Amino acid sequence: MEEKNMAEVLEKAEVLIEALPYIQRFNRKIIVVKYGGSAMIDEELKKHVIQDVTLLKLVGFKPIIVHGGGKEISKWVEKSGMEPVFINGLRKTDEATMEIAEMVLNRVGKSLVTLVEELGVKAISISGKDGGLLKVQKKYSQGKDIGYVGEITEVDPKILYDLLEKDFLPIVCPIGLDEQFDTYNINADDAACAIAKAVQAEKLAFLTDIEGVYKDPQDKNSLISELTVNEAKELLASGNIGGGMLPKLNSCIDAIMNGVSRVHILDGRIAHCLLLEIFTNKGIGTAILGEKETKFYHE
Ligand SMILES: Nc1ncnc2c1ncn2[C@@H]1O[C@H](COP(=O)(O)OP(=O)(O)O)[C@@H](O)[C@H]1O
Ligand SMILES: CC(=O)N[C@@H](CCC(=O)OP(=O)(O)O)C(=O)O
Repeated sequence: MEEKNMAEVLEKAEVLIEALPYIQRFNRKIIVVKYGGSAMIDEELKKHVIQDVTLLKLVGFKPIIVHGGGKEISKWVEKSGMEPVFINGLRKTDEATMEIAEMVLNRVGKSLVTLVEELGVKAISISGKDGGLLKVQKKYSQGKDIGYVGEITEVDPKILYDLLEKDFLPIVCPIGLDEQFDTYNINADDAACAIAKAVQAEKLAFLTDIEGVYKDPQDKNSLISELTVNEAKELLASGNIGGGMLPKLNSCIDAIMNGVSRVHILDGRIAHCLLLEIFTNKGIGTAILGEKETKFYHE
């Protein structure tokens, strides 16, 4: 073998060896991946994300995908001649919008199933209605009625355990039922967080459309690679966290404080960001750690 080819082969072997302790650590463990934002719009990136999650499944992890599709819902709301309205990051959801959201989210779920099946792994897409997975109550935004937006009150993870036991890759969309069995739209970050807590996931990874959390959103050099829960709370109080990052960071704190071991915000625009985060010593994006967790666990 040529010297250059040999070096390339050795480099590949080293990558696999580097992955070994992570494969051991996460073997048979549940990893919840929240997939949304612009990494969902780009078809190439979508394939990379699905390849990553499928690989996790094939090496013995138990991934669960919780997906959004906010941009796709807005597209179809506009096509129907309506204007998408968001209040504090949540979509104002009247009856017609709820109907569109449910159709779009179910369609997104099936498109993800198709991509996973193409890679030879069995996947099933469900909504929070299935098996009584997500029970909700009507959510108000600072006292305002925002329609059929649900706040999760109860998670029954039995359906997820059953699917995992039969070796399916569960793909969940953020829709739930209230006590009157009316259909509600749920923020996908909230759904991922609630599910990760209910199954006591080893890891919850949010794939989004930014590098991670910035100390100062105007300064791209201020990316924070690790944050303890207390530091995250201080950051939220500093007023430097806005937009969709507000509920996301709150979800991260909630997950860590309720038994999820590791929470990560990752840049879904980077191809294979999940594999890079899980299988390499480098670590990318922002990790939110429990107070007891040693800092710099990547080193
Ligand atoms: N301090 C901050 N660090 C990072 N992102 C921030 C910050 N403050 C506000 N943001 C915004 O939060 C957005 C991520 O949330 P969101 O758009 O809801 O993601 P997704 O659609 O993936 O759920 C970023 O694109 C960014 O504009
Ligand atoms: C109540 C609420 O806002 N629901 C969201 C559900 C989808 C979502 O959260 O999608 P992303 O993760 O891609 O943003 C919505 O209708 O847009």
